[in-house]
Amino acid sequence: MESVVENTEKLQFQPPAYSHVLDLNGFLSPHENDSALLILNQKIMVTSVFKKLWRNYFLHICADGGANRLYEYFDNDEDRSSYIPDYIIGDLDSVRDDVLNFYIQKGVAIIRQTSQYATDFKKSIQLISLYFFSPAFHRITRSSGIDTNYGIEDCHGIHTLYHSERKVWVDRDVDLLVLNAIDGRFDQTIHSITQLYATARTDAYYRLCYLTTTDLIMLVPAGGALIKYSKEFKEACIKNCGLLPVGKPSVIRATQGLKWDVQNWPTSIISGKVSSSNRFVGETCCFFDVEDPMVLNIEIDMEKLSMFM
Ligand SMILES: Nc1ncnc2c1ncn2[C@@H]1O[C@H](COP(=O)(O)OP(=O)(O)OP(=O)(O)O)[C@@H](O)[C@H]1O
Ligand SMILES: Cc1ncc(C[n+]2csc(CCO)c2C)c(N)n1
Repeated sequence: MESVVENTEKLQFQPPAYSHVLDLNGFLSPHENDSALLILNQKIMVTSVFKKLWRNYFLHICADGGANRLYEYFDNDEDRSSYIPDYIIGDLDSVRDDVLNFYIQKGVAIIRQTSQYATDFKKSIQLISLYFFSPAFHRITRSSGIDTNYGIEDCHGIHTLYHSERKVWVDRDVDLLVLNAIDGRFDQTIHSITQLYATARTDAYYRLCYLTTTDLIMLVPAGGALIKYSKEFKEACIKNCGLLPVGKPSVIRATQGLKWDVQNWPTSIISGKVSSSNRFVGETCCFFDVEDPMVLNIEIDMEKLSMFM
């Protein structure tokens, strides 16, 4: 039987032992070197959070016109020079020549991929996988320069290498935070949502999260997950949330730690029944058990975020 209960504002409970843990503080400050910050092509948030994120993440990538946005974030070359990405990748139809030249001078590897059958976002994700897991990628790119596109075939070389290398690599968890994936153009935004589902299917080693000026957005995997946060972080930074069946109609088997907890709750876009404008009342965690992967958005107070990084 489906049910909804309305909880008090603060709830303490013993969560079940869940293998999949999403640590909200961890998205802002990953502990390991296996972490990447990817900048897509929209304006970068003007807050101190950006510089802290840059410092906390190990690898820095710009997808095509994302490089313009990084360049434009600063108003002088001296500041710019402290925030140099490791790679710029894409069909290079959006990045400006002066921006490209600046970053070439700074030694950034610019990887041209002209394929019109993948977005620059997807090309970036494959590049990040190759960076972390493929010794062959490093051999090829090290022994070649910008004039030969670092030895990478310039239409879909990254795609081809990714598919051959992934058969042999041994993966490990990678924290991947993406800026500018949501808002802006609607087709791009929906594409970003498809990447949450696709990446969970094919590259499950990523802990993938989108940060916007209003939200953290991630995928809750089928079978469920424990969402962890510090009490202070929750009180200062977290507001509303939604558990959203964007991929397909599904059932939320159980939630624990929400203001409106549900059990055996059918949910779908087509029926109009979704849990939006809910909120976390679990003091340090909340858990979800879902039948299919579901998108979770958590409203954040951007102004206060930087105190926790
Ligand atoms: N208006 C937008 N809204 C949301 N995301 C965007 C928008 N523009 C670009 N992006 C994201 O930034 C990535 C890099 O953008 P790029 O500079 O290549 O622009 P584009 O040519 O419009 O994108 P693509 O070539 O990938 O279709 C895109 O793949 C997409 O994920
Ligand atoms: C069915 C279909 N729809 C759209 C595109 C176009 N497209 C998809 S990704 C991309 C790259 C943009 O840099 C472009 C142009 C296609 N190829 N196939």
